[in-house]
Amino acid sequence: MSQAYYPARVTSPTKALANFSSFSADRQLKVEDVQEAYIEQKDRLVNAIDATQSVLNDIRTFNKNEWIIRYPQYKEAIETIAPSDSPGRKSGCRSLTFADDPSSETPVVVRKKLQRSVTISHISDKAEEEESDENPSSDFSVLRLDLKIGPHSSVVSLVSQLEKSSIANLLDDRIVASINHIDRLRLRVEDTSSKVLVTGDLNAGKSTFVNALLRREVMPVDQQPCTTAFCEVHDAAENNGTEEVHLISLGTPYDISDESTYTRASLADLEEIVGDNDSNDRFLKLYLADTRTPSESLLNNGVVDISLVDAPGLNRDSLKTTALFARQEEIDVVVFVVSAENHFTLSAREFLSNASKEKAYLFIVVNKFDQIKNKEKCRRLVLDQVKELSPRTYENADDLVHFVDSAAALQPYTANPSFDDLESSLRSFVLVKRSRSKLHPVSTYLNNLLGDIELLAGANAIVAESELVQANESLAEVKPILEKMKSGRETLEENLETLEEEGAIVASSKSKAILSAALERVGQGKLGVDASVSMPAYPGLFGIWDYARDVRKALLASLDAAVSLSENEARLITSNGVSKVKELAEEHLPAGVERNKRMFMPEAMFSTVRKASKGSTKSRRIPSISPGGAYGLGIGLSQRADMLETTFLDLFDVHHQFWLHFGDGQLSRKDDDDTSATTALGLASVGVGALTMVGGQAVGAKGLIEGIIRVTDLFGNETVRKWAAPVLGAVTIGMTAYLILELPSSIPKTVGRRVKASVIRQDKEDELPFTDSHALRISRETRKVLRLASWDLRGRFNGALEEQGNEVKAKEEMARKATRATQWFTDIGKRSEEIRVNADLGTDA
Ligand SMILES: Nc1nc2c(ncn2[C@@H]2O[C@H](COP(=O)(O)OP(=O)(O)OP(=O)(O)O)[C@@H](O)[C@H]2O)c(=O)[nH]1
Repeated sequence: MSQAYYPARVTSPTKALANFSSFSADRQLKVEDVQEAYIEQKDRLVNAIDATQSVLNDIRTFNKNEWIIRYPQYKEAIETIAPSDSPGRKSGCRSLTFADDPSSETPVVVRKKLQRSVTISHISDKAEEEESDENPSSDFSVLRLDLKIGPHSSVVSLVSQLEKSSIANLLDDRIVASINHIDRLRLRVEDTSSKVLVTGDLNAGKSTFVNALLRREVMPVDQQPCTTAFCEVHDAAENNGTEEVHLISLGTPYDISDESTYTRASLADLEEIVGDNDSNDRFLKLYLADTRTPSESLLNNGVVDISLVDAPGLNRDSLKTTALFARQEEIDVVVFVVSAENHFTLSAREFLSNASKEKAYLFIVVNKFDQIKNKEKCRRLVLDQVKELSPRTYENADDLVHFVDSAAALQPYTANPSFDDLESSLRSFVLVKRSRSKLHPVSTYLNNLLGDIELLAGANAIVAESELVQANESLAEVKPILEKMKSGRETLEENLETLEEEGAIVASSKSKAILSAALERVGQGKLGVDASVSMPAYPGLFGIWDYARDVRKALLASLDAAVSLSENEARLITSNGVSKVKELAEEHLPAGVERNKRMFMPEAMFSTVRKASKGSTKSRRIPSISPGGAYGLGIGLSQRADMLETTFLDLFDVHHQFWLHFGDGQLSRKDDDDTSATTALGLASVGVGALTMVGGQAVGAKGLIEGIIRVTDLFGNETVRKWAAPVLGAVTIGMTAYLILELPSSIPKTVGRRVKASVIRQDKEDELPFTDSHALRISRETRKVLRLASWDLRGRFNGALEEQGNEVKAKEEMARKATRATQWFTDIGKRSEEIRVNADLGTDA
């Protein structure tokens, strides 16, 4: 494990631990400064740990409740555009991508100064960018997600299958792991125990040296060289202030609160215990009360709980054990005591060359220096050996190699500046080493973690910003559409209602006009409309029966044609209406909303047979007035047997005849009724008609005269009988002749009047006449079609309105979230930077 050591001559506490080397010229030893610096750094780290944990917890909460945090990854660096005039300039341009969407890339500028930040790159940014010799930092170190599975699956292929939230969950797990790790780091930082192992050649004066450090003769000196017990010296404060010895058997885990793991002994018995041959397999814990002030005391220094371990002198037997002991992680510093008289023995060399592999810096005490005459020579020889055995220790020999007289240090009231210097150096070395062994890894971890947090925050702020831009762009597009729809809603509704209403009214009035006109014409014995129907030719007197039937049929068919005409008009009106609905759709529906693709088929109107079970009472009457319809589906008047029935009255309308000759010119509705009573003369006329024409057979004149005479026989008065016969005969013959001549024009009129009458007849109170019922039916059909078209448009409009409303809401929510996330991530970046500044991280990384 490589280490770095910075000499301990400092004047400024703030950078004391970090920059010792720059003050090496200052030989003023200020242990207090080192201690202060250590405490400061420790406190700063604890604060940084707490603040980082709080940031991590906030990220977790934010990730869970408000924003699915995206996991950024750098793609390979974009080739640096290095202008020839500024060689070595590194732009730090990278391409940022996201684990859940590896295909999209954002060019970013990565700056690594105190803070590792990412910002979206702009051309202008590049121009202003400051020169940096540092490589842009790579992506995550602590929060890195191992998204690769198997040797052949690429990150891209795997992550493209992972959803955003799955990656966010993975990240959350990683954050939790990091929070737990930080907890352990906190314990590590707050753990103040530190061990200093004192070892060296046999009889080099290790115990004397330890005693000198303690300023007490605690460790037995001048013991037989076979004493091999490890003596660990602690502050008695750790043992409730009691000075005593705890004897621990090797291999037994020691627990001060569990007496079964050790045996108590008195400090006075120490010499005896150490001298005991059985102590080889013992391990001793010594609790000593050090009454000196923290600035003087090594054990009770107020910073770390230093414990000294007096190891047995090195020989073949102990070498291995001591080397193992020295390798223990809890040993912060190894102090090697060598006798100035003997220099390094073989065992010492072996130990030192091994230990220097583990610990780059060793603290070397050249003891019994008072015994040396040629001190310079000795110093040179020893340093040469140190240079060979531990080069880095040699480089810092001023601080790490001390030539002292430990025995003299124990003499009261005797100045021993070289030992004082050693002591201060050792304390600083312990603290610096401790800082580097315990605090430095923590600050490195925190530094990396904060870097990851900043990358995460920076990248997510970029995402949030781009989502905000996207949301605002969408809103700028969608909002006006929504506003337009909202404001146009009423107009559309009014337009649609008017369209329906007007369509129905126009269809109704048109139908009424056509049908009334047709009916009027039929009433006059003319065809209702000029259509395909034509009047039959008059076949002559003997075919008048068939003629009357054909005329009736033709007139009825012309009425049917009039109905069809009205329907065609209604189709036209409806078509126009439907087109207008389409125009309204174009006007009011936003682009992208599907239009009604169904084609309106005007022919399909009026084509269904009315079912008696459907509709109102009036519609149930509809079969009686149903027109032929476009496909002849309805029962047209001309197809109805009851309408086609030709009666005798179709040939002669008695009332009408009399109206022509004797009437007052007034034609009451009642007169048109077939059921009206017939007068005697009428009957006579009918009788004559019947005599002459019933059965379609012409009766001879002789028969006619005979008939008249038989009629005159009915009169009782002889005189009357005499002249009545000729008068009656003349009248009858005249009338008959007249009737026969008039028949070709009178039959159509008669039939027409009767047809009109039957068509407009109201059998029941609530029944509508022909014209009205058709007009009602046609306008209803028109309204129905228009309403269907309107409903469709309304449905689409309302659907689109809701959709646009939801879209606007969603985008507003997105914008709100993105704004908050941008701010939040920016704040996280700032908090992280603050933690770094406060903890002085990133400067000694
Ligand atoms: N003159 C002089 N004598 C010393 C010094 N340090 C130790 N001694 C003497 O050296 C002898 C050995 O000292 P110890 O402290 O027992 O040596 P040690 O290294 O602990 O011995 P082991 O544990 O048996 O290896 C004692 O007689 C000490 O008085 C010193 O700095 N100067």
